[in-house]
Amino acid sequence: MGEMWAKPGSLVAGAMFLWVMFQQYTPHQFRSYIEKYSQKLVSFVYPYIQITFQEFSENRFRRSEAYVAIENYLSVDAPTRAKRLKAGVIKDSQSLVLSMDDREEVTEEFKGVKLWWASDKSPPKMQTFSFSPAADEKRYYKLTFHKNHREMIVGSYLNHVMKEGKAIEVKNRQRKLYTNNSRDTWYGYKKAVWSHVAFEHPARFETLAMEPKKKEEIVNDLTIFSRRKEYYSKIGKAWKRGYLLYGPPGTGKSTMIAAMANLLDYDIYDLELTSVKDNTELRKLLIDTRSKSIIVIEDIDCSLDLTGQRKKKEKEEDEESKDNPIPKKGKEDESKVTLSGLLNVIDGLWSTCGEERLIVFTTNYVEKLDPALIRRGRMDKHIELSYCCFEAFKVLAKNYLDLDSHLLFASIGRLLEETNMTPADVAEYLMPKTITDDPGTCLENLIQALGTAKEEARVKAEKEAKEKEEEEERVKAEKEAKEKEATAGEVKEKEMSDERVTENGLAAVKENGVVS
Ligand SMILES: Nc1ncnc2c1ncn2[C@@H]1O[C@H](COP(=O)(O)OP(=O)(O)OP(=O)(O)O)[C@@H](O)[C@H]1O
Ligand SMILES: [Mg+2]
Repeated sequence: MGEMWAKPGSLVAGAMFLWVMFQQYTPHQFRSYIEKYSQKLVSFVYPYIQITFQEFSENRFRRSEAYVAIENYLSVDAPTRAKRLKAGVIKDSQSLVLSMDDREEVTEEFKGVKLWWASDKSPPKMQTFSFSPAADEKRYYKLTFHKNHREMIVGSYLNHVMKEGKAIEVKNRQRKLYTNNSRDTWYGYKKAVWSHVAFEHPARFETLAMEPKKKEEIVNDLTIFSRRKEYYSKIGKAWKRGYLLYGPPGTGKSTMIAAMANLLDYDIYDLELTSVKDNTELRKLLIDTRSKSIIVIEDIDCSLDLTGQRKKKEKEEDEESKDNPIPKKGKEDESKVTLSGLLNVIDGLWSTCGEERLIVFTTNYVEKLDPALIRRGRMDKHIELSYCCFEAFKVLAKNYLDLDSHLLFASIGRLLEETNMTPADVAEYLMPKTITDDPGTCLENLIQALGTAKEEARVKAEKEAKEKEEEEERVKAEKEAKEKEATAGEVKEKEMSDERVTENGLAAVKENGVVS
């Protein structure tokens, strides 16, 4: 047995020795010449072709679509053919999906042609000891097939893999809610620009409380948008649409975004703009979003200095820092995303790297926003979400109490017209608080709350009117006092000037010795 192994062992050792000598002592030009021809010889003798699909493309930001499609495609048959499998969770966090583990191989037959898929990873460039995989480790799939079938594989087979892979992805898709990571996690082993959780919000347009006509219009707008791929390409416009949702807190802006995602089956990217350092980061984040998604920036007026005061502030601070060379704490962490950077992201070239996308901004103060940000074409549709009207109340009554009508509806309708109560507050009163609460009790609670709100609003309005009156009186009194002061000043001035004239006259008389 020992002898049996001794021979190949010494052969390998000999070959290794020769290879090292060849590399050490052969001149560079000669060596590359030999390598080139030896490769040609190998490809002549070895009749197989290999194609590699890397997980990350050159810029390392985006997972290659081809890699993802192949991963999905292979996940169908891999469980029955590969020996080592990786498990992941999909759809509603309930079902398991198994895919090929690293360094596994499966065989496949397509139209009678045999081919091999292998998953592998390239070793790190730097050999360091670490418990976590190295940052520069690259995963890839390798496809091997006979060179006689090159055209068929490169053409129809790979198209088939991409198409099937994408279809499986859509079928298995667990919708996600993404949020942007801080820059520290953008590189390294667990590099990720966004992190996500499963998106499972129950909001639907049917349960959203607002005027039915307005709601229908929005639903139609969204549905038409999602079916207009060809139309957008025909008119030469990127397939995206901007929505501005504005209104007081608790009127359903965030709820509507969830309903939009559920209606269209989209992912949500909740972009926290204050943690984005600059415009470059913003672009990178955008590149890494996928199609069929909603990019949301909540409270846009708070996320960004939109009034153009940023420059002024920076100027002031620069001048301040000249006097005081110690940098202010936290200044480095400040977001430097500018209005123009954001506008570029919305409608510039960057927004076209991806399709079927909604961009949604929300704000409580629409009047604070820069008109450039919300002009049509950027924010195509402006939707106001307002205080609860009677129509909206009826939706909430149906949702919360399963009521279509009730004797108390009429008085609630009247009170809602006279008060400003948000749907969030109305919903809170409609929710039964104890097991014994029946719909009637809940409606009475709401009427009471509306009554209180109406009284409070009356008292507030009276107080404000009184304050306004007092302020006006104060201003009037101040004005009068000023005018009085001015008149008194004028009189005094006149007296003084008269005195001067008299004195001058007397002096002249004295000098000339004339007495009249
Ligand atoms: N129009 C609505 N229809 C149904 N429910 C609503 C509506 N508006 C508010 N609600 C209820 O009130 C809660 C708060 O609403 P939501 O978070 O959507 O308000 P918002 O407008 O986003 O407020 P903010 O401006 O403070 O972010 C929701 O959980 C929802 O249950
Ligand atoms: Mg909100």
